[in-house]
Parts: sequence; C-alpha cells; structure tokens
Amino acid sequence: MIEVRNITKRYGNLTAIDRVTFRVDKGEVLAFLGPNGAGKTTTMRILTSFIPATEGTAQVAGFDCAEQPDEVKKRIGYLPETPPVYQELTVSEYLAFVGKLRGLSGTELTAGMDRVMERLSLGSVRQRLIANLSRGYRQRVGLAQALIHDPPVLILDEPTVGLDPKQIIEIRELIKSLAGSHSVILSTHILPEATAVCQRVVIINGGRIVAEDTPDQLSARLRRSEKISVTLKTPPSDVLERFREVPGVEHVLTTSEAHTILIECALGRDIREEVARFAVGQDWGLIEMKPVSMTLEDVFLKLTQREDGLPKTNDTSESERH
Ligand SMILES: Nc1ncnc2c1ncn2[C@@H]1O[C@H](COP(=O)(O)OP(=O)(O)OP(=O)(O)O)[C@@H](O)[C@H]1O
Repeated sequence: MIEVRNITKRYGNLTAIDRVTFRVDKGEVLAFLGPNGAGKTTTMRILTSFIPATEGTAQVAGFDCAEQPDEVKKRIGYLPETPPVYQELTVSEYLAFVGKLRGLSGTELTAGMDRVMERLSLGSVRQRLIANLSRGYRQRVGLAQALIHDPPVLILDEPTVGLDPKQIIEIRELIKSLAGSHSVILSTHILPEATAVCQRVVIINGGRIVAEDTPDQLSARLRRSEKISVTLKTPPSDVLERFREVPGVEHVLTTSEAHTILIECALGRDIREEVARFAVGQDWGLIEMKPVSMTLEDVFLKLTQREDGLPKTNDTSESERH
C-alpha cells in the first residue's frame, strides 16, 4: 500500500534522509521510530506529497507521491504533530469544512461526519468551540479530520505527544482498531508506543534506516548473549573476578545497583544452576537471580548510540542494516 524506494532528501548540504527504503502492507500498522532529528517528519512529508524527495520514489496505493499528488492526497489521512484545527470553529463546523475541502458534500459529507464523530466519541462536543476543548479532545478532532474521507492510508506524526496517560491509552486503542481496515504509519520517538500499537517497526537514525522487523524479532536478532542479573546480600570487593571463574561465564558487569551484577554467557546456554551453586557455596547471601531479556529500548539504544554513549548524528552514523 505504501512503497518507499531509496528516497533521499537534501536541504542544502544537510542530508535529512539518505536512501530510505521500506513498505507498508494493506491493513498493517508500522511504527516509524527514531530520535529527534532522525528524519521522520521529512519522510512523512514526502509521503503526503508536501515536499518532493531529492532522489528515489515513494508511492501510495500505486500513485507516485511527487507526480500524482492529488491522487495520493485523496488516499491519505494525515495528522501532523500539531493538529491543524481552527480554534474559532465548533467541532461540527470544522469537520464540515475539512470534509468539503476533501470534496465531500450532501449526504456523503453528513455520513462522513457522523462516522468520525461516532468513532472518536465526539458527539457530546460537536457544538463546542475547538478553543475550549481539552488537548485530548483536540487530538481526537485532529484524527477525525484525517479520517473524514475514509482514506485507506493514515500517517500519524507523534499522535500522543502532550496527552495525559488516559488519553494516550485511548488514542492508542483507536489506532489499533484501525489495523486491518487501514494501513497506518505511526511516527514516534516513544518506544512503548511502538510495541503497544504496531506489528512492525522501522528504526531510523541520522537519516538512515538502521533496522526493520517485528519488535520481538528485533530484540531476538540483536541479542548476542544470555544475561542473568544476580543480587547478593554481601558481595566481596572482587565479586566480578570471582564469578569469572564459574564455567560458562563470559562477562561479568556491574549495574547501577550496588549489590546487583550482570552475568553473561553464550547464546542458548543456561548457567543459572552453576551461578546459584557458586554464590551459595561462597555464602554471599543470594537474594535474587533472574534472566534479563533485551527490551526494545536496549535495541533502540544499541542502534542509535555510538560506543561512547553519544547519539549518532546525520553526519557520523554508520548504517547498520540488518
Ligand atoms: N526545511 C528544512 N530545512 C533545513 N533542514 C531541515 C528542514 N527540515 C528538517 N531539516 C533537518 O533535517 C533533519 C531531519 O529532520 P526531521 O524533522 O525530519 O526529523 P524528525 O525525526 O521528524 O525529528 P523531530 O522528532 O525532532 O521532528 C534535521 O537535522 C532537521 O534539522
């Protein structure tokens, strides 16, 4: 439904995105995840035919974003980071206005308005001025304008920024309910949002795609070792060296918690029994031992930070395509 091939966008000397390629299938919800400045908005703008790519092609429902912008816009609902709402209109007036801009009129317009108001539970505020709505309701109105012409494709740029936790859950549930009937790209820098809502994640950093997969597959693929977190009541000062004696242990690391250490062994091995026997034998007071799985957050940091912990930038990033 969305096909992006090798798109590059340059602003003067700055390459905002560099040979970005990905696709979104019919009914799929894709997270476009990346830190600030990674190139998310630039990509969304090319897809919505707001700006042309310097190189490469982007297509929506078979139409070229640069050459057939009218056909593309008909099939896309776009919610920019700041919803394009008019404060001085009521919800009903605003949605009628947007619907007309989208070419709807008569019964088609009324049906479209009724449909989005019901879907976004806007019925009770339809006669309220947008200026007097809470942020959560304003965001719902923003989503309603994106859906008014019932487009098959939705592009949502950071749709939950600035909402309270309850509103965030509501908006995420709504996006999930669109899966199957709509193809959705959700741009976000919030990791739990990607896992909560999307089936697939594209990670962009410094203008380049650095990974693309399901959240589970991403963590599995980047995991290079098994990790166990061990908490001891009375660890000796040389606890790291001592644990390195245990057969199978490859690395022992400190953690931010004084009495907890991290033990690594080869992928597929389970050395918990040996580790427990050793700690108990030394009488170090074994309080807790648990396997540590790699979260999407770990994956994200691994892919978007340099070895020295600084963020990778558009100028210095090495593509780590997997
Ligand atoms: N019109 C422009 N002119 C010059 N540089 C731009 C322009 N728009 C974006 N950039 C630059 O391109 C890079 C990518 O920006 P973009 O807004 O696409 O990132 P983003 O991932 O959406 O970040 P954010 O989440 O902060 O909006 C940044 O370095 C940004 O400063």
